Amino acid sequence: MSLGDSIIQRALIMYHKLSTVTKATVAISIALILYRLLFRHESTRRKELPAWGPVEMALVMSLLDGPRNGIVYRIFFALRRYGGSFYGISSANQTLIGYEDVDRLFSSQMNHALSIEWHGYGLFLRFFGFPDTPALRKKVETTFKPWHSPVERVFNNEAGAAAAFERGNLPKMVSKFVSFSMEKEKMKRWELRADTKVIKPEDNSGEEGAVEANLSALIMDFGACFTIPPIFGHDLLDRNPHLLEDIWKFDHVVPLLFINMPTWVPLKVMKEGIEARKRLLDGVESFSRRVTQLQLGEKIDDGADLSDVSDVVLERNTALKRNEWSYKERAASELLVLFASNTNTQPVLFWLVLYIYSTPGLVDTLREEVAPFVTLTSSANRKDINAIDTSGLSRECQLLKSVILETLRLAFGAVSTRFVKSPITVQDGKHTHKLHPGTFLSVPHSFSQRDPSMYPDPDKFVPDRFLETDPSSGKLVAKYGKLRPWGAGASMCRGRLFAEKELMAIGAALVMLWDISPAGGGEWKIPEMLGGPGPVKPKEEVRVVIRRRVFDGVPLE
Ligand code: HEM
Repeated sequence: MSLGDSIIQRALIMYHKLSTVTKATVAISIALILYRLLFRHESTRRKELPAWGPVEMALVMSLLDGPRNGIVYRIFFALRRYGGSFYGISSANQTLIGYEDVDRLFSSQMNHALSIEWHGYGLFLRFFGFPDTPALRKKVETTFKPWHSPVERVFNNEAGAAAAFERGNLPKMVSKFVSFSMEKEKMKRWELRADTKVIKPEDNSGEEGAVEANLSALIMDFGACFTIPPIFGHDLLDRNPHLLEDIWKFDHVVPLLFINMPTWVPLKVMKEGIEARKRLLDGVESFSRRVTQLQLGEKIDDGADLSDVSDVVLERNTALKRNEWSYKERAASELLVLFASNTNTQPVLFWLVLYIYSTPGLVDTLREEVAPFVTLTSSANRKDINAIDTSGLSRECQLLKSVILETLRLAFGAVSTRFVKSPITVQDGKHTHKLHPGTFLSVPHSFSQRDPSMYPDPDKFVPDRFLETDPSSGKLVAKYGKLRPWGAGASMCRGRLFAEKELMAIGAALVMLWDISPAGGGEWKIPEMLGGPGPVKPKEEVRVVIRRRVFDGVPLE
């Protein structure tokens, strides 16, 4: 027996003699040490969320969700740094659960003590592998405001979001939701990943055509094709044929990169994700060069037409250039916008469409509700959409809004993370916590989204769950209540108005023009949900048949 073997054997014998509590403590400590060694480039000194933070948050959520007396729960509870609603072993990172006034804490403290900027900086290092340098830190610090304000101004303001929405040209897109073609060249961009199969061609005789497709791929790419041009113009999407596929491939490895998993781990998902990241960065870098050429009045590479690039991109590029960001760094910065605007919205859109079509009777009820706000026209043997009144939809279509909130409750878990910039004292019931600069706070808003005391029958999709009678008007209105899908405080989602419009309008437009049913007939099967926090993904694809809606006596405008 080697010396190594004998040491291990003696250690195991000693371990077996320990009490259960000591065994569990030793096991947790060893796991933590191994974890810290394995993911060693993370740091709690720097302004970067500790890599073990998300893992600890997941552990806290699962411990609080189960019976609160297990051995691991008791050890964790004994070891946690603070009390009350603060869960976390080290002061470097705390998970807040059940803290009553997150909105006020994050709003009032925002400009003084709590900030999101270093969370954003961490994404540069983790998602894109940039080295942590004083120069990059300074660039992030000085560019922080001009970076966020154009997004906020356009996508979180009624007029800006409405104008961006119009640029997406949704009526035309929805009218051509499926092309009824098997030729790749004739298919729409969003059909290419959906494995579409024409079951019955559409002809001019008025006979109903039918197409089979994978619903998740189809809807997610449809949503992305709607979202990207109002921000980046058509050039980025047109010039990068793999852009959509690469967004979803890279999105798969983001949770792994977030916990600082090395990119060399021999996992297929990691390899594919990192290759996709490279193509995305290259594509966005060339795009940033073309945007700069446009702004300088120079000849644009490949004679690209950038006339429809939004002010958001132009203003951000000006700020990045002024602060001497290299093109590689600009690519990462703009890829974050591409991600923020798609990776949350499109999976939610998929679940929304699935719930609408799979809930008995809901499509018909929604058709009645949204019809006054979706103007149809007749051409040849079919109807198309002429205009969508998004303000009317948000004002009057309260059932659709409730359906969206119920989808967000089941399929999206928001997390707000803030960096403590200067010392603060937080009153938490009878506890008073002093938080130190350089530490992080995370709030998983989704913790209570399946709590039966707040949402009876919590795993069931209940379309009108969020409808309440308004005491002054007596009308039913959809209210968020305690649901926080956009995060909390002053730095909550910068694109929420646009996202709300997008979910409402795409939902309304699809139900008005299309029938969707399970392929092969029979009952709908809702796939298992994977992942989260953030948007959950379906465990498997949902194969569907898509046909144009048959209108029975619906009058035309
Ligand atoms: C269903 C759709 C969406 C959901 C559920 C969602 C949710 C969120 C959440 C939870 C946050 C973090 C907020 C916090 O820290 O408290 C966030 C941040 C953000 N969102 Fe959204 N979002 C959506 C769509 C969009 C869209 C369409 C855009 C842009 C057009 C956008 C832009 C952003 C930006 C720029 C941030 C800040 C990122 C950072 O610097 O950390 N989001 N979003």
